[in-house]
Amino acid sequence: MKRSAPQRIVVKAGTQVLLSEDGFPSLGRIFALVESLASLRRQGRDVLLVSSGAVGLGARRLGIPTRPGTLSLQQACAAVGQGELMALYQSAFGRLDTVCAQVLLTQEDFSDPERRANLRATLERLLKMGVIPIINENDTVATLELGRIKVFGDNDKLGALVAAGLGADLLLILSDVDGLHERNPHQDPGAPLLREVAAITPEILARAQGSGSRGRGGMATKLESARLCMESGVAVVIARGEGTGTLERVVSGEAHCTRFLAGPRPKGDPLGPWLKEAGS
Ligand SMILES: Nc1ncnc2c1ncn2[C@@H]1O[C@H](COP(=O)(O)OP(=O)(O)O)[C@@H](O)[C@H]1O
Ligand SMILES: N[C@@H](CCC(=O)OP(=O)(O)O)C(=O)O
Repeated sequence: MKRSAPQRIVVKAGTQVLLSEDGFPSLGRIFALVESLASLRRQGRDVLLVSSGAVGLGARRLGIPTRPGTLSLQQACAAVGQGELMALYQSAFGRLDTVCAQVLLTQEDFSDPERRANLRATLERLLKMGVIPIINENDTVATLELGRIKVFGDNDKLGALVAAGLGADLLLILSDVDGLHERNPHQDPGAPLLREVAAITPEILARAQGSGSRGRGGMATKLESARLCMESGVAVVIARGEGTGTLERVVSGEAHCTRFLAGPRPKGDPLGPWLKEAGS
């Protein structure tokens, strides 16, 4: 089936994509991602990036070898790493004459109607001016986000909320796997890739088996986010964030990835069912 190319795209890049095994930023992957985002923007598409990596980058900068355990240490790492992350993006986008903007969000920015309306207006204004918003959780001040929370607690969910709230055509989740496999490919390298998912059933959910060494949400939160998006009429793709041209291949429908089909757009508030589910 021929799909129409998405016009408004939210791309979520996980820690596993942005950082190398040794905890240093993966400049090759970050710069390739930036080039693709800038190119999609030049084609006239609305592009937003939800970027993880702040805690991991900060931990490396502070000489903490593994993922920090305590909340205050994670928050301190995020404070250090977020600046480093934005410096990288700004320097890369700047070389391509593309303007990017930092947007740090908390749960209340979605659950409070006034703040949500304000956030939406600001993002729309940035997109209208051709700016690429770079979104992350405001980890340093928002204690709930670093534990497990109601509305969002990881960037997969944050990406889904942004995509649904802005009526995006596509949420593209970049990770260190080609998509959803029948079993975790790090444990079973021969596990086949599922190319298309029409509904998030209990059988599909059961395929999520853990996360990578530095990622937080793992496959389970990606599937949960996919479900919420599909119910809001937003298509989702999970694809490998390594290598060049992935975004372009996803947009043209040629990527080796998993596609989650969008359901019909609901009437009324697209985030209504989520906020209700979360008890907000
Ligand atoms: N069925 C599955 N198919 C693919 N990956 C899976 C599956 N089950 C669990 N995973 C794990 O999900 C990880 C990706 O999630 P995560 O570690 O949170 O990465 P990111 O930092 O990109 O968000 C993979 O590295 C893999 O270990
Ligand atoms: N906000 C955190 C990332 C949280 C998160 O969801 O991480 P990941 O599972 O790697 O996408 C950070 O910037 O380190």
